[in-house]
Parts: sequence; C-alpha cells; structure tokens
Amino acid sequence: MPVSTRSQASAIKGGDPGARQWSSSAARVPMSAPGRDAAGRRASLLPNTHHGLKEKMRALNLFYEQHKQMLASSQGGAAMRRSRTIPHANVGEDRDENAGEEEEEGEGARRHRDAFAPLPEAAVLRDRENNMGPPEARAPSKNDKVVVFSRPPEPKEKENVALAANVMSCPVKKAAPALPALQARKLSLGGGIGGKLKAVGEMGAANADATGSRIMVFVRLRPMSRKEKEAGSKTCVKIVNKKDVYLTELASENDYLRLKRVRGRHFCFDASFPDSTAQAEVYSTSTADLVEGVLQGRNGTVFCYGATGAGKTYTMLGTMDNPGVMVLAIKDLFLKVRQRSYDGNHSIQLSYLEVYNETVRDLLSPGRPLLLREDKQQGTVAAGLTQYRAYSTDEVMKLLQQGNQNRTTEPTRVNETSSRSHAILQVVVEYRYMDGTSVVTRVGKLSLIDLAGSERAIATDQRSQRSLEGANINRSLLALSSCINALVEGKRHVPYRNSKLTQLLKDSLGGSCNTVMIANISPSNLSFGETQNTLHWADRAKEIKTKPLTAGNEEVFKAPDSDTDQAKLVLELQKENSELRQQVVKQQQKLLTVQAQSLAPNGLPQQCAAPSPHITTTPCSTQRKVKRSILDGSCFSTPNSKRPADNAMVRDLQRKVKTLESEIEKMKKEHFLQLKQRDEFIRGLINRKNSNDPEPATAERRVITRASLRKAEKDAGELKSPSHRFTSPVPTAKKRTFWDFGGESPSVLAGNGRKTRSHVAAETPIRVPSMLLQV
Ligand SMILES: Nc1ncnc2c1ncn2[C@@H]1O[C@H](COP(=O)(O)OP(=O)(O)OP(=O)(O)O)[C@@H](O)[C@H]1O
Repeated sequence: MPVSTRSQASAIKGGDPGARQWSSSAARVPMSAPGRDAAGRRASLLPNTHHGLKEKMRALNLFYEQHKQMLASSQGGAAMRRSRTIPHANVGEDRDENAGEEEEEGEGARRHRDAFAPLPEAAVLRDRENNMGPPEARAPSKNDKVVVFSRPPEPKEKENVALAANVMSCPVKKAAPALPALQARKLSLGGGIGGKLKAVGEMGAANADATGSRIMVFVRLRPMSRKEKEAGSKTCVKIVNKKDVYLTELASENDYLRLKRVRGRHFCFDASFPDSTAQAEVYSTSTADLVEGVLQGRNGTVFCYGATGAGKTYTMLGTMDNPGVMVLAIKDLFLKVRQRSYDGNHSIQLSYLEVYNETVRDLLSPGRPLLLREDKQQGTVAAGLTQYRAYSTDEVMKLLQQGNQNRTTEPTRVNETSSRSHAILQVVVEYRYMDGTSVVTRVGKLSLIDLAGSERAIATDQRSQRSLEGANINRSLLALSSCINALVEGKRHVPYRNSKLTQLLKDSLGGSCNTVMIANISPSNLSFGETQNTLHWADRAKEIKTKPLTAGNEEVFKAPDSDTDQAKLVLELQKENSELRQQVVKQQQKLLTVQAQSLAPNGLPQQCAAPSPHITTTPCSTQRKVKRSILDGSCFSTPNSKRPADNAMVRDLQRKVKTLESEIEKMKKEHFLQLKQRDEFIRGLINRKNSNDPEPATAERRVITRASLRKAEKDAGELKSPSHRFTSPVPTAKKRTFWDFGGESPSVLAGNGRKTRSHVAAETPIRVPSMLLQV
C-alpha cells in the first residue's frame, strides 16, 4: 500500500492546526485526556524543542490507544475490532510523518486506513536504495521506501480492490464474488492425486466437480537476465510462501516529485514459483494432475501467458538439460500408459499447430494455412491437421523438434528467440479396455499451449513485419482478455470468434476442461508495466469457472451375447472391412497419379527446391524460418498434391525417390571405381604382353580387348558391378517412368540374380557399355 508522505510533511510545515497539534510534545497527552491538571495543560502548551520522532510516535500511540478505548466503549465490540494498534516495529518513518495528517483525513480515508494499514501482521516490503531484501534485515532509514501491504485476503475480502482503485492504472476490479478459497481442488482424478491437490488447495486453489471447476492460475518468476543486469535494473517482484506475489513500482531516483511515492500491489495465486524453481517442480505442481485426468478421459489444457521474454517458452519447452512442461508431460504420459498397458489398449495421437498472424499452420507438416471448423463432438478443430500416432517418447520428441524448427521465432529487442506465434501441442489419448462383455473407450485430450508474448509494439520492434506480428499477437491476446472478462462476468455471449486463438481455446476456457494458466513474469523493474498487466489478467483468470466436469469422454460398446447377434456383428464388420479396402484402393490410385505427376520432367524436385517468387513475396517468407524441403510437398502445384490426404503420400513417395537416387549415385561411384580397377588390370595385362611381344598394340586392339574381356568376365559370373542395373541414356533407352522407382514396379531378375526395378534395365541388354566407358 502506498504511504503518502509529501502531503503530511507539508501539513506540518505549513502550520496546519491539526498537524501542529501532533507535532508538539503536548500531543503526547491528548487535550481531552481525563485527569489532566492545569499546570500540565500550561506546560503542554509551551513549545517543546525536542521534536524527536520517537517521542512523536509514542505520543501518537498513546493517543491512538485512548481514542480506541473511547470508541470501543461508545460503539461496542465491532468498532474495537476495526481499530487496532499500529505496531511500532512494522511502520517506518513515513508512518510517523503520516500520523500528523490523520486528523485531517476524511471519513472515507479513515475507513480505508482502518481496513488496510494498521494490521498487526502487515507484510512490509522495504526497498532500500532500490534493493529488495527481507524487511527484518535492516532498520528503517531515511532512504527507505516502505510499502505496507495488507494481509493475505480473508475469504470475503478482495484485497486488491481498494488499492487498485486508488493507485493502479489497471482496470479497477469490481468487488468480485468471493472465491471458495482454501478449499482443496477436487478433480476426481482418482488414486494418488488427492494429496497433491490438497497441497495445492492449501495454497489457495479451489475447485469442485459438481459445480464446475475454476481455472488454476500459477505464476512463475524468471531469474534476472544478463541484459537486464547490465541495464542496471532492480528487482520489483517478490514471492513469499510460494503463493503471494508482491509487486513494487520503484520510483526513479531522478524523479523528485514522486521520489517517495512507491506503489505496490499484492496478488495471491494457487501457487507462485520463485526464480529458483526447477522445471520438474513447476510440472508436478501445475500439470501432473492434468495428465492423470487425460488418462481418465478428461480434457486438460495448460497455457503460458506473459510478456515477451518472460519465460513462457522456457516453461513450456525448456532446454535439453532442463526440459519443460511439454516434454515432462509427454514423458509422464508414456510412463503412465506403459504402467497400465496390462489392462487395456492405449493409443496416443498428437498434433502440433501454430497461430501466426491469424492463420493456423500445421507445424508437423507445413503447408497451406488450415481452416477452423466447429465439430459437435470434438469442439473447434483445424481441418486437415496432421495427427501422428506416436508409440514412444523419443518419437514424440523428434516430432516436437521438427515442429519447433517450423515454428516462427524471431529476435526482438527484448528476446533473442522470441516466439512470434501461439503454439498448440495436442495429445489425444484413447484407452480401450474390456469391462465384462463391454468394450469401454475413453478419450482424453491434453492441450499444451505456448502463447506468443504480450507486449507493446515499442518493446519489440516497430518495424513493419514485427509490428504486424505484434498487432496480431495483441489482437488475439486482447480477444483472450475479452473472453476472460465475459466469462468472469457470466455474460451469455463470449466473443470466442474474435480471434483464431480464442476459437481454439474455447473448450479450455468455457468447456468442461481442467485448465491451468501459468503466468510468466520478469523480476526487472524495467518490465514493471508488463508484469503488472500479466498479474492483473492472471488474477482475473482465477475467477473463470469452467463447466462442471462430467464422467469423462467415455463410450461403452456392449458385446452381443447371442449367436445371431454375433453373426450380425461379423457381417457388419466384414462390410466395414470391405469399405475400408475400397478406400485403400482409391488412395493407392491417387498415389499412383501423384507419383506420375511428381516424376514428370517439370515437376522434378530439384526445380522446386528453389523458393518460388510467390514464396518470396509473402510477408513471412523474408523473415520466417520455415524449412522448405522437397519433402514438405509444397513445391508440387498439381491440384491433387494440394489435398492434405495426398500430401503424406507425396512425401512418402519423395522419400522413396530420394533413397533410390542416392542408391543410384552410390552405385555409379562403385561402378566407376570398378571400371578404373579393370582399366588398370587391362593396362597391366597389355604391358605384360608388350614386354613379351615386341609387336606394337593399337588403340583399336585395346578397345576390343577390353570389350571381350568384359564379356568373358560376365560369362564367368565374376562381374559384380551394379552397372548392369543402371543404364546410360543410349538412344534406344526409354524415358524413365514412375515404375522405375516405385515399390510396385514390375521387377525383373537380372542375370546375376538381383532384382531390377527398371523397364529400361529389363529390356536393355546387359552388355550395353556404360557411359563411363564411352570416353
Ligand atoms: N526460469 C528460467 N530459468 C532460467 N532461464 C530462463 C527462465 N525463464 C526464462 N529464461 C530465459 O529467458 C530467456 C527468454 O525466455 P523465453 O524465450 O522462454 O521467453 P518467452 O516468454 O517465451 O518470450 P517470447 O514471448 O518472446 O517468445 C531465455 O533465454 C530463457 O532461457
């Protein structure tokens, strides 16, 4: 709480009667004090030369005590409870000066003071020379700026309200309905979660299944960066008890007008992580329960929110040494699945997308922007998004890495590797098990979201591309805050459709989903505005209630009992099977068509590898670090290849082509080497012959010798060179078709028993000399 000192000082100096009264030593005993004799009264009116602070303080305390007693006797116990003794140890010098002014305060101000300041256990955040430290560590001095915070909120009291109204620039919060604080969050996730949830509950979380759960909000403070240290920034955030966050705005030393106006604010979250908190602790406190819930068939969402460079990506992804929430969640998920695999079947599918400049892109298989559509069962889905079925953690890690390489990151003034997009990793876990004669299927979805940084344009960069990105990021985050507001206020219309991000988050914010928000903040006073903003929205998000948690996404399929029912089932399954077969055949036909088109001369990958003019003119292509390889299928402009279903096939095909090409190259090299060896061998023979036979050998003879020798070698079955498998483009050679490379090609057994996959190879006699021989 801010303690105004300027006005008090001036009141005393300026001859304010009230102030003068308390500044004189006469004030030690109030005028109205009973039993005060005339001599004493005279003496007290004499000016006292000792204006020591301690004396003033003592006088004040005495008066306050008496005043309190009087009030208590006149108004009863209620008033007594409100007026408490100002603890001497907890107030600094500013408090003393303030005392003189108290009489001049209005009724409202007194009520405010009574409600917040004179609390015996008030937390005092002291900042000496702008240096944070525990309040008890030092004695107060003239340079100290003291912020007195009220106690943590009582159930019916939202402590930030009054403070915010007077001090903060954030929107003032209306007296919100009291949160059911200090209740343990019950997710009914089973087993061993209870204890952990209770611990979280003790820290302030509250939730209830039947009435709907609320979003759990955590705050993570990152360590001061080197850049911030070099810029001489000071710490303005303090986390106490792994729950309370104290934010102090430190006045500039040169700002004389506001030198003593220190503003502070206190927030309380489900848990707050100081800068030294390990990734594993963040995961176990915030996300581990959600993973368990997903295995039970419930949806869960974790999203990181905060200013640019506040540590969102670090929290979500982490580093190789310190993996973040995404990685730990995936590992945990696979571990748990493996532990339970004895009683059922699990399948894990994942997708990874980004929202960049209000377009949705598939990070695992980059291509065209995806369209969002509403699905009654699945909620908002990105049409055509690739779903990968994963079988191990390593596989997921590779996919994650691949996705992150495709993610749009750019250096900004604040962060070297700033994420310019919102990234959403979705893991769908399907669990199937037999319950008696029924087959039960549970589906749970875990969404892990790394939002782009909320920032002012000036904080990042005002240049065109960055500011366009910034505008879009802010647009989506603004839409997010509008949705939060609407949800908190219980409005019927929640503007999810204002941005792609909120459309995708619709389930997490307003659906029946366990949602966790991790607000990332920087400790630096240079980021005070951003930190305050982040904490404000995090505080607001605490009040969002999601829909009541139902029994999970469970589907029960009852196996038929009688023989006729079973026969029916068999028939149905056979029908389904044949339909699927037909679909496979259709897909294969499509694949062949795509294969043919991709191998057409103008569609060769080498030609497409260079970025097309279209690519270079798109706004993101100059800056975006999107990997464009021939494997992503983006270079094929045929209509078929644009279909997402075909993309995978094309990619597969391209992979095959690449493998075969590399094989050809390898064999060519081998062939060349062998030819060289044979040349040398022939040369050696000729030389030996020449040394025996003085007749000069002609060039013609040499050539003939070589050819006949080759034939002889071949006939002898010694020729192991793969040259017979690949032929040079001799005039009779056919143009290569896709059959030459496809796995389905009519293979031919070559003379040496090896399979050839080329028509040319099959039709061309093996003795056709290689290009390498035709000097
Ligand atoms: N808890 C932490 N411990 C150590 N280093 C951290 C921590 N949090 C963040 N950092 C470091 O701070 C820098 C910025 O973090 P990060 O990239 O995660 O920020 P961000 O919020 O994702 O920013 P943007 O929104 O611009 O992408 C990184 O170098 C990161 O390693």
